[in-house]
Amino acid sequence: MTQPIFLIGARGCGKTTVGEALTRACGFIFIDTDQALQAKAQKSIAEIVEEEGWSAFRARETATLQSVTQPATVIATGGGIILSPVNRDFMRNNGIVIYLNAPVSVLAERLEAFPEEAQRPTLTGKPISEEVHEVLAQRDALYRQTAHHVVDASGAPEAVVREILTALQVARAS
Ligand SMILES: Nc1ncnc2c1ncn2[C@@H]1O[C@H](COP(=O)(O)OP(=O)(O)OP(=O)(O)O)[C@@H](O)[C@H]1O
Ligand SMILES: O=C(O)C1=C[C@@H](O)[C@@H](O)[C@H](O)C1
Ligand SMILES: [Mg+2]
Repeated sequence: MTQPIFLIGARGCGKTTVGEALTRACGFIFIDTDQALQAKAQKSIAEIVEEEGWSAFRARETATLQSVTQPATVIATGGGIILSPVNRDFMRNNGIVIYLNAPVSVLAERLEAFPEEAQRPTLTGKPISEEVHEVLAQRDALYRQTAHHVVDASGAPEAVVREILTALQVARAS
C-alpha cells in the first residue's frame, strides 16, 4: 500500500507529532501542510493571516495540500483543512484519511503547554479551552465525514501510531 495517508483533526491532536512517528514506522516520507505552506510563503501563519486574512490563508492551504500529495507520504494537515469541501473530497479520493480524535480537555492541555502562536493564531479571540471547545463542536462532524478511520489520539504518540497501523491492516485485510 503506497496511498498517501492524510492525518486530520483539531489543533493539538498530534497530527505533526504522530505523523513523524508514523512515517518512521511505515517508511513513508513526512509532509506537514502548515510547515510546507510557511516555508513557501517565507512567513508564519500568523503573519499571513495578519497581512492577507484567513481566506487567503485557506487558498494557500488548498494549493499546498494538492501540491504535496504523492504516493508513500504521510501528510499532517492543518486543523482547519476540512472546512473546504474541495479539500475534503480531495483527501477522501486521493488517499486514506485518519481522524485523530481527542477530547477538549486533552487538546486544551497540550495547546496551553505549547501554544506556538506563530502557527496557531487565535480563531475566536477567546481563551484556549473555550476556543477548543467551540471550534471542535463546529468541526467534529466534518472530521468524521471526511475520515476513513477514527483513532483515539489521547494516548502517547507510539500508542496512536499502533492504533493507526492496526486500522490500516484491518482495512487492507477486509
Ligand atoms: N499523543 C501525544 N501525547 C502527548 N503529547 C502530544 C501528543 N501529540 C502531540 N503532543 C504534544 O502536543 C502539542 C501539539 O501537537 P502537534 O503539534 O503534533 O499537534 P497538531 O495536530 O499538529 O496541531 P496543529 O493543527 O496546530 O498543527 C505538541 O507540543 C506535542 O508535543
Ligand atoms: O484549526 C485551524 O483552523 C488551524 C490550525 C493550524 O494547524 C493552522 O493550519 C492554522 O493556524 C489554522
Ligand atoms: Mg501540526
